[in-house]
Amino acid sequence: MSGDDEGTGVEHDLRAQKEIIVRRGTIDLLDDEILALIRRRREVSAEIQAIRISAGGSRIATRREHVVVSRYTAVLGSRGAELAAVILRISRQGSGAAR
Ligand SMILES: O=C(O)C(=O)C[C@]1(C(=O)O)C=C[C@@H](O)C=C1
Repeated sequence: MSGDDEGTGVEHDLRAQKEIIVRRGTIDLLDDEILALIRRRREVSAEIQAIRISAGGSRIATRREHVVVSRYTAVLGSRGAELAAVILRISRQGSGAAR
């Protein structure tokens, strides 16, 4: 490229591809963090469930689940509710499942 030439379509395409690749690297790092957080959450959740079960309670705490879903919904709307439902399902599986 020279002067104020903005480049050919191919050059734009290459630049766009490079920018996408860099950002995909960032997304991969973010997904690594999200997955590590979900695993950690599942472990802590399993601890709570074990404590409750040994104290004679049940695995599920429905009112608490509503609080969790509400928090996700407040930030992300109805998709947040769906995400919370999936995360709760994963958390109920216990830390031994789906490693
Ligand atoms: O907070 C609790 O009491 C939990 O057991 C944790 C948790 C959760 O993963 O958020 C899991 C199961 C319950 O039904 C409610 C919430």
